[in-house]
Amino acid sequence: MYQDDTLMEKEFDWAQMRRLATYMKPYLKQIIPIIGTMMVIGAAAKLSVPFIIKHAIDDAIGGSNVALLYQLVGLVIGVFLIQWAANVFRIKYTNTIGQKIIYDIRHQLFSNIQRLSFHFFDKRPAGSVLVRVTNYVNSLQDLFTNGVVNLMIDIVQLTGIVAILLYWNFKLGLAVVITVPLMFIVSGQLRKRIRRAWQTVQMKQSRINSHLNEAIQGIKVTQAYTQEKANMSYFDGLNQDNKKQWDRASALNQSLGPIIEVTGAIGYCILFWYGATLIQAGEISVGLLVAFATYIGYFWEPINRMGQMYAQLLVAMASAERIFEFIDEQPSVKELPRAATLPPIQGAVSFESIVFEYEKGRPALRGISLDVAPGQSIALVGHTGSGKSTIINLLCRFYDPTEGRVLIDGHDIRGVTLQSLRSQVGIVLQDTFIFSGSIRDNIRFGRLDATDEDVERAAKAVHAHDFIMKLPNGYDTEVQERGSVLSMGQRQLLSFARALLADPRVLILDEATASIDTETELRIQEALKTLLQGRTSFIIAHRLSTIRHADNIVVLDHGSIMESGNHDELMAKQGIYYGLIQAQYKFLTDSESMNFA
Ligand SMILES: Nc1ncnc2c1ncn2[C@@H]1O[C@H](COP(=O)(O)OP(=O)(O)OP(=O)(O)O)[C@@H](O)[C@H]1O
Repeated sequence: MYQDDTLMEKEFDWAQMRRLATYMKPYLKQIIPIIGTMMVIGAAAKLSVPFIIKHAIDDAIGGSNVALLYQLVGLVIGVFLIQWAANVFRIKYTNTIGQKIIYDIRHQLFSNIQRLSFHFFDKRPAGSVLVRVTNYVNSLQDLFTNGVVNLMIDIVQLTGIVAILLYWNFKLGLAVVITVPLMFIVSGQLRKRIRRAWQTVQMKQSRINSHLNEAIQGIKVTQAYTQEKANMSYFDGLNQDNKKQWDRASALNQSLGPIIEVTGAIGYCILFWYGATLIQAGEISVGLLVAFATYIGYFWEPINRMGQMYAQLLVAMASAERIFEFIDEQPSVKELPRAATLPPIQGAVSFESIVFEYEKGRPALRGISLDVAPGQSIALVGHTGSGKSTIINLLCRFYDPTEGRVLIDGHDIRGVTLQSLRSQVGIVLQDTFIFSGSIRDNIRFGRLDATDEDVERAAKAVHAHDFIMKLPNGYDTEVQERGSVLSMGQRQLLSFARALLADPRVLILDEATASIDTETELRIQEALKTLLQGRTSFIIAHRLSTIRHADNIVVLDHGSIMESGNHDELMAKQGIYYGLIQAQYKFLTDSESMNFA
């Protein structure tokens, strides 16, 4: 169950709205005055029509003045043209401003998400993060493009109408206007239900999106385990749920219409009954009564829209709250305010009594101390969950240790900028991430200012050049996200080239576990030799060949170092390492004898 699933039952929150309004600030001077002017012109034009009608009935028709009537008809056409032009410009500028604001929000949101630490992503499924960047931001789009401006137009228009009605004839105006609060009282309960129903619809849609994201990312596992049917029925459930909610919300929404119409009709009844009395008493003219009726016609549309707008505002507010939560989220790994730049390093690394907990009370590392000289290669071995990746995570400062310090060339890595640290510590992950783009771009990811020659030199050094040249467009071959058209071994070689290009003094390598053919294995071993030369390296080692050549092998168990030394020393000791190696040999010889049987 995702965090986003909690129902957004919130009261109106001014603080949130004020914060949303600040996004309009940069545009206050340039665009908003134009929109404001257009809005006032449009509203004034619209509200002047009943005036003209009154004049036409009382003076032109009543006084049989045909020339005046023609003039007034011309005037009405002119006023409508003005109103149309004002609306066209207003909509144009409103859309521009709306898009700019949405751009700003997305920009801010993504730039903050990018700098958040691993802790944040550990707790949230990618789908739920995605939904915030797409759905929630989109739901603000309507508010900023039409919502706010429509609301202002409606307020201006309503205030204008009420003022005119009361000014023309206070008693008749009051009798008609009184129906508005009446309508709100009658429909209050229903409005609340409508609001909740739309909020539920939004929640169901987020759930579909989150699930879709997960389902597409895990499609290979689904197909491998032939779980398509089960997956489909789960998705169908979500889809059905969404449809049902939508139908319910829409039905509720429609039931509001008749209430408004009935109230409108009551308003007309009052107007014509009381108006006729006033005409008979000679207090008002027929033209005024018709003008009144026209104004009432204008009345209900903005009121209805404002009701819907309130619901839209609440949804926008709930979305904004979630967006702001991510915008305000601080990375758990923070740079000190006056963090120094880590000078070019030699590559000496020390772990000093490191204790680390991902979750409070469950230590993943329990007092690790390790000194590594520049240029040494360290193999980290141990059972699954023993803490190998955790050591690496701390060295890159993806997390900060709960206790103890990590030093590089004597500098506590908490005191230096993340950029200066990470640019000197390279990491090659087991599941190499290939971005969509060309092979060349993917290698260049290691150092963006590298020339094409640099890229090719790196690829040649790690023996990736040959297979790249065999691809349809060589270095310009486009690969899709995650590089699914490349084999495991090819992806590894690409990531070696990428790391070599970055040329870090300290290199971390999470060796791929996948078994690859002997030729690729040999090529990878050759590539590794080139890559590791002269660098301090930490290798989460799975291959015997890699482990054997390491200067120091660190054997971990349950977050503690159990043994360390080179291959010969540890074999002579006949301890845990000896047991691991024996087990691996036994596994390899067993599988070989099975292969050749
Ligand atoms: N993001 C996380 N949140 C909470 N606990 C975690 C997280 N990552 C790892 N752990 C826990 O920390 C411990 C050490 O995990 P770690 O990933 O360092 O093991 P490992 O030796 O690298 O294992 P493997 O060889 O399977 O990759 C494990 O008990 C694991 O359950």
